[in-house]
This record gives sequence, structure tokens and C-alpha cells, in this order.
Amino acid sequence: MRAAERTGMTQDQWGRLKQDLLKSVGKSNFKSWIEPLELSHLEEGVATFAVPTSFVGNYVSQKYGDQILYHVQSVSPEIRRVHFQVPGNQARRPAQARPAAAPAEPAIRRDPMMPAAPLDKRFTFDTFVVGKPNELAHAAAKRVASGGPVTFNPLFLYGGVGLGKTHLMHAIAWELSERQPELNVVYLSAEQFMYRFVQALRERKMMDFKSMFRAVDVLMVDDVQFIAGKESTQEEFFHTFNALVDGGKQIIISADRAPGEIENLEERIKSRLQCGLVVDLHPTNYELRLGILQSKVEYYRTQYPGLQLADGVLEFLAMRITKNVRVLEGALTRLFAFASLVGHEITLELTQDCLADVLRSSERQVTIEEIQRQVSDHFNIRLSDLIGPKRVRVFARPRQVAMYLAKQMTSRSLPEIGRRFGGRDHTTVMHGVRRIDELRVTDSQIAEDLELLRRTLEA
Ligand SMILES: Nc1ncnc2c1ncn2[C@@H]1O[C@H](COP(=O)(O)OP(=O)(O)OP(=O)(O)O)[C@@H](O)[C@H]1O
Repeated sequence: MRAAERTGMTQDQWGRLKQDLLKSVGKSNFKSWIEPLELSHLEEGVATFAVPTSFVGNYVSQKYGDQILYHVQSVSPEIRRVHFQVPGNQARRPAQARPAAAPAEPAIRRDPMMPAAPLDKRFTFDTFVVGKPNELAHAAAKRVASGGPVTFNPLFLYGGVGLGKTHLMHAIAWELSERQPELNVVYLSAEQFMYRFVQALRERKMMDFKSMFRAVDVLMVDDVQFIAGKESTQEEFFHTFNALVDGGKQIIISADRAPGEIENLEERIKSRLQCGLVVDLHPTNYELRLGILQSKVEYYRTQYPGLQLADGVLEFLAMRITKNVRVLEGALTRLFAFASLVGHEITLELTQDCLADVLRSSERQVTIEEIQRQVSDHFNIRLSDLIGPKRVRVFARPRQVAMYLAKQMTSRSLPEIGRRFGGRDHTTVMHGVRRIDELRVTDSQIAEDLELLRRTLEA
């Protein structure tokens, strides 16, 4: 602690910097990653922070290292690196610390000076599940990864949070590096681009910065919307972009929205970004979510051998958690971890208990009345016949479909659903739900009806 005070940055100052970081990383990231960091000591230009686990240390170093260094340098310009260490772990001395953003495993880069961010080993084409919503983006990414002549430049991938943009970019980088190991492939976030740029400015190393980026063969910049409103970063990005395109080098960009929709982005950059191929990742559909869950479960089976998974759980999750793939994955991780702790088969009940909060927050607030209206419209029958007592197939089947959707899309209990369907018994509802669950697999028409209805109800 004393060392920290001697070289200028005090605990108080670190406390204030943390508050600045809170603003830039957001509350929940702050709680998970920044708040636990304690300034441990400063030595030979390295600021060392105590972290509770090495996982937190690695993650923070990769994700926030640059940002933390940037803030730390605003009060202690002599600090060159930040280091994260579990107290008592003497194996790594601060003097051997890597630069903040350096990956645990070397990223794809030839030049040790190259400012690449680490690539996630799990983000390959093999682990990317393709479905209707992402097939175009996947095909475009595959084309770029094949490494042929540059046909569209840039490739611009956009889509909502957690839909696989970063995954696809990493997959391109992995494949390119396998096919053409001599290529200088650099992946980094727009935020990292900015921090590198600001650092180069501060250290008067702009020439190095420029020549470093201009020596790249394939440049990938993730979340480019981040530079909106940041004038000088935009300016530098524009020059880098032009130099690379002019040199016939491939650029791949991602953003949360289409180029034309990014506010506070200079027009000339927008139009440059639109020059190549712009493809979007659509929100996931039920089939894609189910496919992703199935592929992740294969992995979990190796991690938790012997853990049983009851039928219908994945279908339930794919139906109920529609927000994004990250949330879906998080739910599955939690479920497996929980089930292995309690040593219990993963049943629907356990799933509902364990994920109650996630399920509640992704609830679509669809009401049973809405479901009934949509279903009767869809099957072209009267609402009174859907709810009424007649048991002929033309009414009974749509009724079962509506009950099934009510069970899947709302949190109403079986008796409650029964009451809303003309005062039927909960066993009738249960039978209906089971019947549709079976037909969903064997009858493609029913599967299609369900998907269409679900989409309309979610819209
Ligand atoms: N089609 C898919 N197949 C397998 N995993 C996927 C797919 N789409 C997304 N994922 C997984 O979902 C998680 C979030 O994806 P990713 O980080 O690529 O999202 P993103 O679009 O870059 O989101 P953000 O806008 O937050 O940066 C990752 O773990 C990724 O592997």
C-alpha cells in the first residue's frame, strides 16, 4: 500500500478512478469485474491489483486491461502496465507482467508490437450453429475466411447484442490463420483501437501506430459504433481504413446496427463502411436456439458426465429464453452447475426453480387472451369455439395448440390455463400440452403453425 502512495496513485485516487470506470463499463460489469479489484502495489512502472481468482484476473486483463491502464495513467503517467494477481500467488512477479491487453495465449500476430486482442478458442466455425437468422452472415464470413481474392471490402456484420458477431469474427481469424499462417491478422475492438490511438498520441508515437496498422493484412474491428462521436479517433480510423482498402487488404467490421443508423458517425465513414457487403444477424428463432442448446449440451455432457437431462428441458429453454444467445448460454451453464451441485437430474421443475429470475426477466408478457385470439385467427375459427365445449377436431386441435402456447409462453399454472379455457380441468390441459409436444416432432404442419404463432405473439 505504501508503495502505491509513494509513486503517486493513492487508494483514494484508485477509488475515484473506479467510479469513472463504473460510468464506462456499466453497473453490472462493474459489480462483477471492477469492484473486486484492489490496488495492491506499484513497482517498476507496473500497477498490481489483487483479484479474488485467476479467472477474474485473466478476464479483467483481457477485457478491461487497456481501459484500466488508460485511467491509471491519467493520475500516474509513469505506469506502463497493469497486472492482476491473486494475493499470495507469488508465482508471477509483477516485473514479469504482460502488457494489459496481452492474451494468455498469443493471438494471431507475427509482430510482437501488434496491438491484437486475444481470440477466444471456442469461437470457431465448428462451434457456430447455423440457422435461417444467421445463414447469410455465416456464408459471408466463410467466404472471407477462405482467403481468396478480396471480393467485398469491408465485410460489415451487424446485429443485436449477443447474436454471434464476435464469434464469427474470431472464427474468420482462426480459419485464416490456419490456411495462411503468414498473414498478419489483427482483431481488436473499436474501443481498444481508441485506447491504442490515445496512448500513441500521448507518447508521441503516432508514426509507430500508423505503420503498425498499415502492416496488417486482415483487420477486424469489433463494435465500431463505439467510435461514434469521438472525432479524432474517427479521423484516424478513416485513414487506417482507406490505407488498407487501397492496399487491397481485407477489413471486417462489426456493429450493433447498420452503418447508416450509427448516430454521430461521420458521413464519409458511413459511406465507406457501406461500400462492401453489409449483412445482418437476425434475432434467433426457436430452431436456432434449440440447435445452439443441443450443441452446448454435448460439451456439458463431457464436463458433467452422468448428469441426466430430462426430455423437453431444452425445448422449454429455447421457447422461453429468446433474448439472446449469451443469456441462453448463461442459463445452461448455471443449470448444469446447479444440477451437479445438488446431484439431481435436470428436470423441468429444477430448471424452473434454478432459472426463475432469468425466466421472469425474459418473459414476453404475452397473455392467454392474446394467445387465444391469435390462435383462433390463425386457424380461422371463432374465439367462442376455441374456448367452448365442442370436441370436434377442427376446434380441439387449435385449442390444444393454444393451451400449449399458454403453458410455454406464460407463467400461468395448468389449473389457471384450464380456467381460462372454459373452466377445463388441469389434466385436460396437461393432455393437450403433451399431445402438441408429440405432434411438434412428427407433424411438420403443426411445427410450422407453432413457430408462426410464436413469432406473431412475440412481435
Ligand atoms: N450461432 C451461434 N452458435 C453458437 N454459439 C453462438 C451463436 N451465436 C452466438 N453464440 C454464442 O453467444 C455468445 C455471444 O456471442 P457474441 O459474443 O459473438 O455476440 P455479439 O453479437 O458479438 O454480441 P455483442 O454485441 O454483445 O458484442 C458467445 O458465447 C457465442 O459463442
